Amino acid sequence: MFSNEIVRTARKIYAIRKTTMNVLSNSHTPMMQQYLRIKADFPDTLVFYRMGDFYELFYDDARRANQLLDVTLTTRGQSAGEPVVMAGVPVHAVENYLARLIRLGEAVAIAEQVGEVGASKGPVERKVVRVVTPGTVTDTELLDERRDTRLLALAVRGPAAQPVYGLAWLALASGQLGLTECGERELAAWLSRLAPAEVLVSGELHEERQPLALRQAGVPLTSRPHWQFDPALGERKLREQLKVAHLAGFNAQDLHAAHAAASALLGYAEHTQGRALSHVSTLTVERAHALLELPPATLRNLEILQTLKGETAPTLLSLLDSCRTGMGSRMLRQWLTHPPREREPARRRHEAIEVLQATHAVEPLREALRQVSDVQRTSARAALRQVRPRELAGLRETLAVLPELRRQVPEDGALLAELHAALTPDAAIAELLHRAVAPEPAVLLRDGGVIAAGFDPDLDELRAISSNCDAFLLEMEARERLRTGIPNLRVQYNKVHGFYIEVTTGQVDKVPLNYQRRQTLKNAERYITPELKAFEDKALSAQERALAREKWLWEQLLDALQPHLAALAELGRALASLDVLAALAERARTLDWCRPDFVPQPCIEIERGRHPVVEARLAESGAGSFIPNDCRLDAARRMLVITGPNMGGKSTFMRQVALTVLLAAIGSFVPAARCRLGPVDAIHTRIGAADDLANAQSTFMMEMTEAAAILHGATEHSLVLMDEIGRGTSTFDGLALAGAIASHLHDRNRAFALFATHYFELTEFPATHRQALNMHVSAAESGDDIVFLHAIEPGPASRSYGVQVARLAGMPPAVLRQARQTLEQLEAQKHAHETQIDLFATPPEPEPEPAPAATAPPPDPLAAEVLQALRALDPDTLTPRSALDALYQLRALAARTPS
Ligand SMILES: Nc1ncnc2c1ncn2[C@@H]1O[C@H](COP(=O)(O)OP(=O)(O)OP(=O)(O)O)[C@@H](O)[C@H]1O
Repeated sequence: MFSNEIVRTARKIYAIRKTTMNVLSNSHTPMMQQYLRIKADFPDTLVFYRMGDFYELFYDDARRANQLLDVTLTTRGQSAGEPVVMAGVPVHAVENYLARLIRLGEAVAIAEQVGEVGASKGPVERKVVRVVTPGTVTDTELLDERRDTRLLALAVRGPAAQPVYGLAWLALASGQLGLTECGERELAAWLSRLAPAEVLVSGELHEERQPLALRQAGVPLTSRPHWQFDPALGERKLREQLKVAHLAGFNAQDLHAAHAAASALLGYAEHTQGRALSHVSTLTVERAHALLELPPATLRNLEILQTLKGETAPTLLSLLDSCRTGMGSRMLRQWLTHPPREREPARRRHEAIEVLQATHAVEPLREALRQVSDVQRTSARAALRQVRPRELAGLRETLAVLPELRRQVPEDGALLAELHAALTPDAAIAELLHRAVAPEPAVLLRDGGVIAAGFDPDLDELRAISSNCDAFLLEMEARERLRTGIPNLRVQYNKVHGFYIEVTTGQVDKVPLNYQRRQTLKNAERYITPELKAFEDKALSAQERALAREKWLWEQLLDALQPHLAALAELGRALASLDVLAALAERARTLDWCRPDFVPQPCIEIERGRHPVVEARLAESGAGSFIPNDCRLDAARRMLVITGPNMGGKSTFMRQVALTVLLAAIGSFVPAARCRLGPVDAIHTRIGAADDLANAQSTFMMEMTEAAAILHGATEHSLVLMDEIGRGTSTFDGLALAGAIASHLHDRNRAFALFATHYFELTEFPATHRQALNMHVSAAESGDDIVFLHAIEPGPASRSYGVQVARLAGMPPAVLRQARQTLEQLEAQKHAHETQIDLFATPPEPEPEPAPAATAPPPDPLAAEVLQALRALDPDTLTPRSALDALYQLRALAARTPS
């Protein structure tokens, strides 16, 4: 396993050595030497090298930029005897290019000019001041306001057959750090739940041991050296980061695989930011059994965060998200993807929603929240010293509205009382920001006008000199006109030429002797006098000094904020929670939802339940109203076999039950007239047809893989939706599999299951399975027409309506006629040959596995590695790189072979 790692490292060392030799051999120009030195530190990253108003990319980076960004590739001059291939992006548009590269999964190192021009011989000193990668962006322009951007590190421990994955993640822009561990089966769920923008993996996970879930997630992977995934180093880094002597306080002491991931995560985040992460001060440890399991298929099929087509609306999130702040939207997404299994947190939220509604606090609170800025991101960016003047002004405004906002929060109920208490403004910070930051500061610090007047006497004095400028110019102009007798003489200033006296060409003979010519224009001459020059020096240097003073004061201000940032992050969390609760209260009122009850006994009882998104769509389009339906599942009735015509509403019904269970678990009210829920540990879904071409999985294979995962994972507290299982293969195969799967779910898993099917034969299932019940969606027929009533009723459907639905879809009449005729023949044939097959018989016991031969030699690990390396030499797939890899590996193995 290590051999490849060694070969890779050796190759990198070789590349760096080559670059260094090139630099040292002086064959490159001094500037290219400087560039190559920087590039050697960032071999896998695009380097943006600042040259005046452009960031330039050279050689391979330039070619890559040309492909990715469509920027023009050029060559300029020569270095080391070769033309220099380059491409550039203008500085003023850099954010735009960065955003595009980040979306493509690229990382960019930005090398700025840090030295004084002409301060030393050779090129101006340049340094990488920040590295922007998909998972570590913190720039407001590059972030989605309503969504966290997470960096995840993944480490693996244990044997290949039973790996333990350690996950550590960080939302750098808000400072949230988390850890968990899981097995192979849960990894996909974690990846879809966390939706990282970038995943750090060690070399071995990048190649040989890359789990399928990681491949399917399609996230940019960044390979880090194996040694950076060190559990002991990670444990130490975490303790240092959180400033604690032991991780037990966070219940994180035993997560060794996650410590290994945290070691790489924190190292990388610090490396890209070029500083310590002072705003990361708390840790969330997620334990899989504490959360309601939501496999990726469930998130996808229920269209919770995005539609099946990948759009952001209409989804459950888009319907719920009426939050007033980005912080609220981000937290709502977090609640939806991390529903707790324990009922107490949801109960507290239900109570809060009820109080907000009863006290009519919802609207005033939401109005006040409109004035709240993104406190979480502002405090994180202040810690990283990237905060912009207007963000601090926003923070100041937020702190100013806090007392009013606090008044709107009722103190009834545990959660609201807690949030009310958390809204205490930090008076010292509010006062400091009020005094220090200008009422309407400039966008960028470098433009000046950021520090408030009256905050610093030195700054005020410097500013007075520049602002007295206008008065001085007017006064001098009047004086000089009088002295020279030139009535249209003007004393002016421009950025390029500084101060000057302008005299039209016809008047130049009146110009006094002490006027020195500065510039000749078409119709005028421009002059300077010793007096004007002296003023110019004073004014310009005052401006520069004022700017420098502002920069210094800004840094002081950021220093002063540092001790308060943890409290500000806490305040951000409280504001986000309030925003979500107020949004959920508003939604519950507007959409007429009810508070669900939690009970200890197993049950899912929903009266007059609706599908929230379908209902909203119907209301919006005016296409009719939603027909509510009941669902009753309990210990004695665990499975509903649902039949009925296509388009009847089977899928809608099943999904609405699952969405109701999820909404209740996150603490929201639910779209029903009444709802009682027992414990639920997972929502599994097997719905719809999709194939995964990238991973060579056919539709049927996907269907069976997902169904198998459900049968392995579902417990008696799980809710399982099975929609038309078995339809991806021949009728007999499909029917046989559907029957066997239903039996397994009923007898072994004993899960709560909604089983929709078009196999009519399955309506026999409840006759032999006591906890199953037939239900059907109703439809009315009139002649050849069918009307969907969308009501779920007891009993099996009387027949299928495929041909009628095809007619509604506009099928040509000839096809319909032929189909009808064939259908009649098939049905007649079926009745003639009917034999009794027990679809749901108890499966035979498996045949005993043959005992392994006692004489089989124990596997030789070295031989296995040799075989693997030889297999890589397959002439059909061989590339120069894979050949080199395999040869290196064989050589390393040969060195380890005793003979
Ligand atoms: N309870 C309802 N009230 C009103 N309209 C409904 C209801 N249920 C479903 N519909 C409408 O019927 C359409 C089809 O519903 P759905 O996809 O659930 O049918 P289905 O029985 O699962 O069909 P198929 O068997 O073809 O998958 C929905 O898109 C929705 O517009």
